[in-house]
Amino acid sequence: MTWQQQQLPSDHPPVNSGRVGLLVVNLGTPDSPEPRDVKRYLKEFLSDPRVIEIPAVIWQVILRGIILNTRPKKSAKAYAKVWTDEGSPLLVITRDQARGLQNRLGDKVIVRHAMRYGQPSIPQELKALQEAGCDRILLAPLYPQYSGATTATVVDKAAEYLGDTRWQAALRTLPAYHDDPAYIEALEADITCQLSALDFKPEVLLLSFHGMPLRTLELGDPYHCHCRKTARLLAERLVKVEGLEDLRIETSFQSRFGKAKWLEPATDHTLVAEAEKGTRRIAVVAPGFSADCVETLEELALEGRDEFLEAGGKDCAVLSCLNTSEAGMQMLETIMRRELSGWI
Ligand SMILES: C=CC1=C(C)c2cc3[nH]c(cc4nc(cc5[nH]c(cc1n2)c(C)c5CCC(=O)O)C(CCC(=O)O)=C4C)c(C)c3C=C
Ligand SMILES: [Fe+2]
Ligand SMILES: [Fe+2]
Repeated sequence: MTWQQQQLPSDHPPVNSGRVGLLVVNLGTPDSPEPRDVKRYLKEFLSDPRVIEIPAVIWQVILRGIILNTRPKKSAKAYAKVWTDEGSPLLVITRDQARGLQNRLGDKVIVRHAMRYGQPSIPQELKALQEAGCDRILLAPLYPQYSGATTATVVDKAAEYLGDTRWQAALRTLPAYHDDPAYIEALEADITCQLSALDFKPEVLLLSFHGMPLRTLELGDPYHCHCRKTARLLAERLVKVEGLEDLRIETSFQSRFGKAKWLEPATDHTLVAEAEKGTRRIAVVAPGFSADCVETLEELALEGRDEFLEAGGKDCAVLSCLNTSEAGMQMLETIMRRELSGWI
């Protein structure tokens, strides 16, 4: 047989097809709100050394011996309260963001979505893009603020897939967009619109970001600085909006996990402290989450709201994340087009 007669193997990517792929990625979620699925998800997530920075020989004993015997039941209850007919809110919204981007970007790009932990996985979706003929792929972790525990783990997982791939696609990664004018403008527009639809006028707007262990800041992770910059840029714009001049804007960090010291102030403590010092009407928004999820829909909108009201507050509204809102999708289209420039 001459070399011209050699057949390509059936799993060989299409040759020179020159298509461009976009993979949008978010954190991940269990397959169902059942404790066994939540346990499997938490085991994968919390075994990532980027997420829990304790030597594995020590952490795995704590994780398997304590955390995975207690947390899944508690978390499953929280997931059950927010689960939808279509599945986990985080997965459904991320899927819809990918579909929206596909419509906006047209057939020059193939858009898919993946979850860093759970399904659909990053390797499976990168493979699907290559099989569809993409030899250039933009990997887009949908985290406006960079952190080692989120953005970097997405790139790690993609690199794992590339390590197993003979003919790699060229890969670009979406940088953090915490101070991107398109992101700040989208937040301003969406928050202003949601505030104007409320049946009360909040005295305080609380910007609640996901927390991180304080030690990550000391080790040089830019996450805290990114959150603070987003908060400053957003607040500077919101106070210039007609009708919002008197709004007091505060920042806090939610979803504390484990015994170590986390970034402060904590959202739950802040909600109680605000009510106790006389704030009666508050609105809360989570600008660091690109999609609503258990942390916003349960921890903020159910638990956090109750805590504020029980401490003496009168009205509390938890606003939606950008999700698939017009402002949010316009922003995603703008930043993706910019990162795809030269490719499409
Ligand atoms: C937005 C950025 C996020 C950062 C930063 C982050 C850090 C971080 N998270 C945990 C532990 C948990 N997070 C959980 C859920 C969760 N976290 C994020 C985002 C960030 N996490 C999202 C979008 C979600 C929601 C997932 C969903 O299915 O809806 C959970 C699971 C829920 C629970 O049991 O409370 C845990 C646990 C750590 C330890 C950490 C930084 C080190
Ligand atoms: Fe988290
Ligand atoms: Fe939580």
